[in-house]
Amino acid sequence: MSDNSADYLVESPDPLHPANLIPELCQSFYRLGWVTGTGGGICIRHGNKVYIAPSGVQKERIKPEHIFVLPYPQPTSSPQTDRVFLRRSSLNLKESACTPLFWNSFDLRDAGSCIHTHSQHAVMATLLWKGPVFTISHQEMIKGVRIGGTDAALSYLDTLVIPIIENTPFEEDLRDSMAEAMKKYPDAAGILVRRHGVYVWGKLSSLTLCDISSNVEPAGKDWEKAKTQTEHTEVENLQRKGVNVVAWTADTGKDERQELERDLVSHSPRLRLLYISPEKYATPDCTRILDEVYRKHNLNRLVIDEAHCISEWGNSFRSDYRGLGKFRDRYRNVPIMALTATATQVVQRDIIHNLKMDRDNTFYAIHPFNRENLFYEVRYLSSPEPNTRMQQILDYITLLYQRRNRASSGIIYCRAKVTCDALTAFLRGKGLNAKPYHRGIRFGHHTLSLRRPRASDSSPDISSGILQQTLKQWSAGGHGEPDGVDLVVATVAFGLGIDKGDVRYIIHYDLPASFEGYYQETATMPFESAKRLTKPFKPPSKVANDREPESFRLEPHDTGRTIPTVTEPSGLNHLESCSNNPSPRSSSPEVCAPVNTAQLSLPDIEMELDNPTSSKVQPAKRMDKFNKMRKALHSLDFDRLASLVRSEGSGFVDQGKLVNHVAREIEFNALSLSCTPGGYTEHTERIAQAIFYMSDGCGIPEYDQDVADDIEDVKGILQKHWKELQREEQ
Ligand SMILES: CSC[C@@H](O)[C@@H](O)C(=O)COP(=O)(O)O
Ligand SMILES: [Zn+2]
Repeated sequence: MSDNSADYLVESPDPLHPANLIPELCQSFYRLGWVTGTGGGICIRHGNKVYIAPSGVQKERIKPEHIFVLPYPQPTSSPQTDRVFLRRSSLNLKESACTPLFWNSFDLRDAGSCIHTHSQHAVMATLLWKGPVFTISHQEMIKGVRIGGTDAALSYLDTLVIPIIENTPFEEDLRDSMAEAMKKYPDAAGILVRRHGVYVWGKLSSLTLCDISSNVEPAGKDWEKAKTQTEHTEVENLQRKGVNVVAWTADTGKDERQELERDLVSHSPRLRLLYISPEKYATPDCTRILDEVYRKHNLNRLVIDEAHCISEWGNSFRSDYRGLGKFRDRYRNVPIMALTATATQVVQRDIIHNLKMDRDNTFYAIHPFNRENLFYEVRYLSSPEPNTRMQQILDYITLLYQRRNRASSGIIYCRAKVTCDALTAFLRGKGLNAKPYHRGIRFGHHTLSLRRPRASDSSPDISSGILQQTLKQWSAGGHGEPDGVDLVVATVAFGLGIDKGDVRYIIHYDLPASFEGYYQETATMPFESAKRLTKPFKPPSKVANDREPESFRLEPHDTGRTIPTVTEPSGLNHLESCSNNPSPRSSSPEVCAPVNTAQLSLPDIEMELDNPTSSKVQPAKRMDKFNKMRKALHSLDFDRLASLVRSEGSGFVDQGKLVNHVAREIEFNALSLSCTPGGYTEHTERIAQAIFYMSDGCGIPEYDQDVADDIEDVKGILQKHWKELQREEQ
């Protein structure tokens, strides 16, 4: 039977395409004397397709058009009698009689290829080893054999054991005894068939073919470049793990791009994952290539990272993300996966709607926001001066060193590049292995000034090489080695693509630009830390130091100025930190309490987006105003707010109140992460919404009076700030 429409499955200019590779290998085997006459056979499994040589054709004469293509796994319940094909040869040929045996290698070993030969050495071995196994040791070439045929290589000192099964008149009758032997000898890399030959199999890489992942690229060239840098690191990490992956970015050269295209449009692309941005996805070049990949049934999945950017209700909407909605129309039935760490239910619904995902067939996997292995702490300082902040950070790291009796890996986030440089210089001056990470780094020197950052601080002279080196050194560091990097002092440019299991702390030198940003930056902490916890956390039975108990609740504090926040893995290590830390705040059971048991007193305001009829004000107007207020909240410049408060003559007490309020919000957010899947962002939005309600004169009766007072303060300052912003914009 012929099926010419599927001939494209065996037509490729790529010499590594299975339809070309099988004939080439058969010729080699023939030259080696492994296959004579029509004896022997070979098959290759690539993704969900199996390519098999024909039966009864002299192996050195096999051509691509003779190759059979079958789906793997077989859709039928009896694949041996009722085999399904994607492509058969138009000549009067049958698939190899070895097919059921090849199938054993796929089903039982997840093999990517299986070879059967009539090698005379193999036959001789079965005659010399009369028992059920062939064993051999102390042969150099044992190192070329893998355990089970697909795992780690054997060592020279291992003994190679290959089971021998008895031959049968018909090839297919070998199937069961082969399967039995494979199960009995799971480490065997092949099966000898007495007086016949050998079956051996090899590895298959495990990822789906040609996934496409896009990543967020926030506005600003520096950010974009730094992000590309970390994205490259992510790609490199995968490449190191043996995954065939590439990022197609603005930096991809012409030759590289052409090579990428050649591979993708081939019948059997070697690439497993392609990283592109939504902007790249929108280009005609990309559409043309993806169309071709899809036409050849090789487009397996679209994966969208930071999917909340698709939604206008999200905190970082980007219009190019909307373009991804066309994917479903163009590439029907290709599954879509959307990933986000910050999406309310409204945003989730919006993502599903915009991507045209099939609601009935959507699988939700929601990881709780609360990372139980993390401990969040807000620290107060006696003075807003940079020297105090730096000293406190140094004290923290020193204490951690003393506690663990060795160096630790850490990250300090700063909002300004100059702060990164100044803090790095300070910490290096104290003997710490710190390095800055931001896109303003120049060759040969760093800007080491304590002055406040200015808009003109952007540095065009950028060295990607230095950043990459820093990232590599930090990834390998954390051991206090003289030439290593234990600590990076970074802007938000740092964070993506980090895969480091031993980060012990993340310090925010100043307030991050948004609560979501804060959560994401602290999320750089490894998930694995949780696995290291050896016993559950118990608060100390006795408070070691009972001075200033009110400070434990993060209430207004007369000396409160600035709030570096520290995130570290909680649990046993944290318990140590509680009992050893000389600070009364840190020895407080309340501060030490595990985040998921803390009591919350959050206002219970209905989400406006869930209930647009809940107000007298017109929904469109309300939304507009709400979004503006939210934007103001997200873009708070606290230093500036502080100077506003000061110019009003309210002094530091009010500023302390304000700062305390925000600190409390951060603390609440850290605590409220366990409330709902969308808890984090939802809470942030609620605060913004509360401010909006109040500014609209609606009042919030359920509000706890303390919180209402604080919000009243913030509201006043916010409104001023907001007006200033508007004036500036005009
Ligand atoms: C020379 S016939 C041998 C077959 O029975 C079988 O063992 C073999 O090696 C090749 O089978 P084929 O069906 O030609 O692929
Ligand atoms: Zn054979």
